Amino acid sequence: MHKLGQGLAPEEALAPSAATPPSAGNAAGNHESPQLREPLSAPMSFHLRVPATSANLGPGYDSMGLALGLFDEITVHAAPRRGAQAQVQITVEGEGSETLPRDASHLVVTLVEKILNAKGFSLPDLEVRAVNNIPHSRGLGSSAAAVASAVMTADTLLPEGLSEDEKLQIGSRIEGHPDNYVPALRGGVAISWQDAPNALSSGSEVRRSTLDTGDGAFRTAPLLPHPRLRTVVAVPNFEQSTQVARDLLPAQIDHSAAAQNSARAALLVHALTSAPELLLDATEDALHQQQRRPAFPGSMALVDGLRAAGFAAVISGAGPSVLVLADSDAQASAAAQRISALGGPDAQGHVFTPSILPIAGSGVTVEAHQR
Ligand SMILES: Nc1ncnc2c1ncn2[C@@H]1O[C@H](COP(=O)(O)OP(=O)(O)O)[C@@H](O)[C@H]1O
Ligand SMILES: N[C@@H](CCOP(=O)(O)O)C(=O)O
Repeated sequence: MHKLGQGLAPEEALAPSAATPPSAGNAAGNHESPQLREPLSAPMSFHLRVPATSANLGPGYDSMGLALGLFDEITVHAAPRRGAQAQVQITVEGEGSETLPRDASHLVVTLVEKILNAKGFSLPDLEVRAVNNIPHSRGLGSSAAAVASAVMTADTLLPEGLSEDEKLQIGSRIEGHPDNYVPALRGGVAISWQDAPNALSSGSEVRRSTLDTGDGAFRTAPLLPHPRLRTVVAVPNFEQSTQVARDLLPAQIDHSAAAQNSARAALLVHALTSAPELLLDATEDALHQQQRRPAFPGSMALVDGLRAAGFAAVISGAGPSVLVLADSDAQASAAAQRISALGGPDAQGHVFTPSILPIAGSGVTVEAHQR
């Protein structure tokens, strides 16, 4: 299940602009306003490459994340509509090839159409070829990657594109939290946060833009990872819906747990950028991992086993993958070996497969494509 429900629909994520007709915005061209304009005057083809991401990194719940060197690839051919409704053709290879829809209800196309509609434009005819390598519902940001692909597709199709701030606001609002969307969009390691409702953020260039719906604008700051930092993921052969894992979290936590978490989150910034030898202490979390243990006991057992052996292991995103933040190539290799030893198969046949992946320095990229 995609967690779109947690965030806002794109038409809400974009505060109405003067160019937006009041009735604009709907899926698959069914109830569109006739005032919607055609965005293209000629066909165009382009190719998107978007990274997997790992969010939270332990104590950075809903705020910290990094991009990983594992990519979905999407090729889009767009042309001015030939009929009253957009013709959409989709092929999917790899992850989701058995399950994802092949029409305008596909998540990426749905979001592209809603963003275009919110800007006053209609969906053009589309041929989309997706080669999906990011596993779904494993805590590696497949839905954030789909949202980043949609935002950049809309940016490419719109005559005036989207501003950098629009890209940040729209995708973060759709996802509902910016921690893996931001590295999917921009790459690297990032801390992201949201202004308090109706706040004027100090130092912000865009204080009250048309994108600020009053819920509080999203903000982000990149971190420069220490050159010794390495990342290892342990990906299981079972899935966990992000929404189900979010529903397990309590509405309130103890003040002492909040204080512990804030110390570790602050230490994590120092460890990631300047002192990777502190990563084990810095990745202790008090907000979400124990609370979600019933959803992925095997993942938590792997985290426990790795941490007992001195590795800075955390649940990746909302699970069930496990991420190890390592201090050297040798420690990353040792973590991968330990994952193979500890990671099953268990009585249910659950098994974790380790991969040493680089941190991806770039987020989603778009290149012109010769058809
Ligand atoms: N490339 C994609 N194209 C279309 N839908 C996708 C794509 N990637 C993910 N999704 C949707 O998002 C769901 C997974 O989202 P979620 O539960 O948040 O897990 P995660 O983002 O951790 O993989 C998939 O089951 C699918 O419905
Ligand atoms: N902060 C979120 C991160 C969800 O990431 P995903 O990759 O599992 O979608 C959470 O922990 O719920």
